[in-house]
Amino acid sequence: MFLPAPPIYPVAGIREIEARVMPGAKPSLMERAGRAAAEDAVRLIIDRPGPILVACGPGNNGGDGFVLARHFRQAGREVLAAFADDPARLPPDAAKALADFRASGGEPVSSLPSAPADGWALVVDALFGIGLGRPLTGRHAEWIAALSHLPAPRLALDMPSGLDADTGRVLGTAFRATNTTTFIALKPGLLTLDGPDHAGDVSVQRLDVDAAGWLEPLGHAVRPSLFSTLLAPRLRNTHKGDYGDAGILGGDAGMCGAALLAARAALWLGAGRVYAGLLDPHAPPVDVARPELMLRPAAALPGHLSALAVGPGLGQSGAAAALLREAIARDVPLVLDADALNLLAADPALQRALAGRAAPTLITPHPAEAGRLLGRDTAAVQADRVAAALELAARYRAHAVLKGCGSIVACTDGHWYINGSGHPGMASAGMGDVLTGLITALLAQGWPADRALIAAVHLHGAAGDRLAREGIGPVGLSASELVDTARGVFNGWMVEANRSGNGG
Ligand SMILES: NC(=O)C1=CN([C@@H]2O[C@H](COP(=O)(O)OP(=O)(O)OC[C@H]3O[C@@H](n4cnc5c(N)ncnc54)[C@H](O)[C@@H]3O)[C@@H](O)[C@H]2O)[C@@H](O)CC1
Ligand SMILES: [K+]
Repeated sequence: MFLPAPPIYPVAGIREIEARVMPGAKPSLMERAGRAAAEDAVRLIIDRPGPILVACGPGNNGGDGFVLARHFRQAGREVLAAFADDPARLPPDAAKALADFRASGGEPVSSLPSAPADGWALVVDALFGIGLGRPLTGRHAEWIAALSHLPAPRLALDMPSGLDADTGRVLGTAFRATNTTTFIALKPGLLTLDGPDHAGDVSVQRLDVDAAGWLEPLGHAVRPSLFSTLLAPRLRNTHKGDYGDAGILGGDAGMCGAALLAARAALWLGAGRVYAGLLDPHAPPVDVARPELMLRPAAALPGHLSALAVGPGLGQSGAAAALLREAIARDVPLVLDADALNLLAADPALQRALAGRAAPTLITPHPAEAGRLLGRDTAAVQADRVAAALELAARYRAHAVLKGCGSIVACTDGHWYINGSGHPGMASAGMGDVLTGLITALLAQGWPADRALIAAVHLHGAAGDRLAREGIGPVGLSASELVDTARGVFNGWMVEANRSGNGG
């Protein structure tokens, strides 16, 4: 069974949901949050004797920490709560949580205690959550730096302190958690940019709040359930024409490999026929290792294609620009990658032509390409990846994936998705070409464009994850190796979908 794709809300959405639930709720959300986090914490300290350190901050996140500390005290566990902010300025719920902690016999200390001889059983970061409003400095930053290096399970409540919940940016410095218990729903900052490196394993505690019932989510974490109805078994009475003709356009001098990688990925993911149009006049006439591919001069791709990708190894020559212009004019699902994106970014006429297309367009920029497409630098794109991806989708009327840690898929209808599969070993040459081929294969087989993009992005990472589990990567994983494994993962999904009745 594929699990449902969990909703993701930015801080404004979480606040809106909280505001609807809070009045008079019993137990209070803070009580539920502290208790739920304590339940997660128990799992982390099985077989770990010793005291628990809870660092509490000046807002409601600190209150969650006091609730957790009280639960452990009441369970007979030794707990030290560190709190050096002004108790008089705590918000009401947090002040009550501190009072309850005191009533249970606890008393916070105002400096970070040194670790006991046998170390802490658990370190809990309850300094800042979604209320973080500026970079951490001074004592807060010092505490976070010290806590991040303690050799124990390190649990962050709601967010690792210092990590911006909307963007995954580190504001000053951020806690490095081994685990994060986040409340009500996922936040984008846990899943993209610096989020995954700081949050560790994320557990969502919904606190009996039906978030999606209160506020329809626009964001989701990617799970195969988002596309499982498309993983239908093939009918027996079919032929290759039923699985589409995929075209890959690129491969100028010195870069034929990029186009071949994309073409191979398209073939391996089930496109009926795959044509590679290569710009290099000295390109080989056949891919000897994959003779099923049909290699052509770039201008000689067949007129009828079910899906076309332009970009792998395309270069930015005049010929490349002319071919791109023709491709945009074709009434076919179109994937633009690499230098196709750079050419597009530099040419307002191409942009206008793209905006006028009736067939779907998909774009696959990495952050630097996205920056060129949006007319800003890479850092500005990375500062808010979800916003940048949505802006790309709106501006280019294209489904867009902004690649990188926690790839963002933004669709033209305003929905967005964050992908969690994949690993840093996939930051290597040719990986983007393979992704383009995977997307093109699904488009050629008739998948709706948004689902093709979501599925291919997830598959790409999942294949990398499977290889890494087998010791092929993360270090040294090559794009060619990903192609075979993506096929295996995809067929596994089809089996799973049809076993569990999810397939269409
Ligand atoms: N609102 C609610 O009802 C609930 C909130 N919950 C918890 O409350 C958190 C949000 O609480 P808050 O809105 O109080 O926010 P936080 O507790 O995240 O922090 C806000 C406080 O930190 C200060 N602050 C922000 N950035 C700072 C910086 N860089 N340096 C120093 N001080 C800084 C603010 O002035 C404010 O006092 C959530 O993340 C979650 O942990 C949960 O208990 C669930 C229910
Ligand atoms: K925290």
